[in-house]
Amino acid sequence: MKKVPAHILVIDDDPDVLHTARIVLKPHFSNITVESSPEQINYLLNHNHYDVILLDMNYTTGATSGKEGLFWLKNVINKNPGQQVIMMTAYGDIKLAVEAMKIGAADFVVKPWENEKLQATVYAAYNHHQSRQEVELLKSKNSGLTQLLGGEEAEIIGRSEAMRKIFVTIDKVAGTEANILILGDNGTGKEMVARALHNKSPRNDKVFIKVDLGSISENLFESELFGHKKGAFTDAREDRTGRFELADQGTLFLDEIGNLSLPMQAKLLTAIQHKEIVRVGGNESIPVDCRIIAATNSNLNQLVAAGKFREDLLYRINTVEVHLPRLSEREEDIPLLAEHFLQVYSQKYRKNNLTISKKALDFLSSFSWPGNIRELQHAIERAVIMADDSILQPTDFLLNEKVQTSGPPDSVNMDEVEKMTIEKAIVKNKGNISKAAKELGLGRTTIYRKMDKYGIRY
Ligand SMILES: Nc1ncnc2c1ncn2[C@@H]1O[C@H](COP(=O)(O)OP(=O)(O)OP(=O)(O)O)[C@@H](O)[C@H]1O
Repeated sequence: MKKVPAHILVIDDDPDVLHTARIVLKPHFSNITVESSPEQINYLLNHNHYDVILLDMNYTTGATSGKEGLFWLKNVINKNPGQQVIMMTAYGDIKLAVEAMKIGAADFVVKPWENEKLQATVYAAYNHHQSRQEVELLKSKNSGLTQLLGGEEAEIIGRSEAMRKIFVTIDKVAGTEANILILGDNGTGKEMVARALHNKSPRNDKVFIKVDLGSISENLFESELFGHKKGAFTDAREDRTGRFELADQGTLFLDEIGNLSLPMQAKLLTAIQHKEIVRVGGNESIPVDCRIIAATNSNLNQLVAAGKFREDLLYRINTVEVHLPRLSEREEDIPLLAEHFLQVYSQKYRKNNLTISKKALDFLSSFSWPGNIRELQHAIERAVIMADDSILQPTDFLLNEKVQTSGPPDSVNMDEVEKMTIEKAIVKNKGNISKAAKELGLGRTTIYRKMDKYGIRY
């Protein structure tokens, strides 16, 4: 019979017990160490790993209280929590056994033991130890994967009234199981908020799975979300787990939910309603427990009114709604975000000591940022890469196509920059002031006021 690759330590003051234990265990376990003095325990534990320890209850001649055994047991468990220890006593005292188990002993054998019973007890303790180690390994792999999938937690920057309200909402709802709908234009930070909700929820040690519903084709939708069985369709060469199953116990982030066709909406609704899915080509229902966070830049109420979005699905996903304002509506966050991205990119591109001039910050704050924070982020990244000087000026941010066509003048002031930006937008929109205003994120009155100020005539 093949020996189990385990190291067993037997501690007893009786040499006969040690001798017999060695003979009984040797045929089954690869490595047996015997020791007559419990005082050696710490030394032995410091220098070796033992899968199982057999520990006698009494050491002083005539002692029967088991106190010494319990003392050494505590010592072992304190030193190596999770260590498998089997207590041995000649007296079969149940009370002592219970006490030892409470302290953390794995099991108990009564001397004189039956050989098979001793082997079986050691074997069971060894197996238990192995499975615990496997569980720990899987746990650590899982948490590593979770971190990888969740990405590093980035700080949401903002001090505007609008952002403060959003921080309060995140804190209020993150810990609940409520489904959340995040609304906002492109680049306003919807995914960031979704991740923050997950990271602050009790599910934060489980996965955050994102599905970009805007980019999934109709025929791959079901397989992507619910998985498939091997052979379910031509390309299904093996079983595949869908996003719902992957997100089980965690959070499923359904991005661009406004882009789903009605048939896909129906399938999604069924899965959310019943909290179970059926893999394509399968016939068994698989329960899934995931918290749903959805996001869109569409106006879902309008889509519902137009018959393009199911009202019942909207009610399933919008228990709480979070509205992210455009960047132009939270102007006071712009300098903060600009400084934040400057830090990030100066580090990334190893350009230390870069600063943004007051004029440039004012310019950035007055810009409309149709692409919102993502656009600002890219503008700063670009400026950092291109910077020749250590102080970034408004001209460093003029690499934008709207104003780049004729190239920026060598030296400009803020008003010139704004004038040029408006002119370019009007030219680009073939003189349509409303369209130019919209592109710049300005109201019609504001654009006319600015045109008047700069003497722009059309
Ligand atoms: N408040 C913020 N603080 C710091 N960075 C932010 C903030 N909001 C957004 N960002 C950054 O801006 C970029 C766009 O954010 P995000 O992807 O969350 O936006 P989104 O609304 O989901 O965009 P889309 O609708 O295009 O998918 C990301 O790089 C994100 O890290």
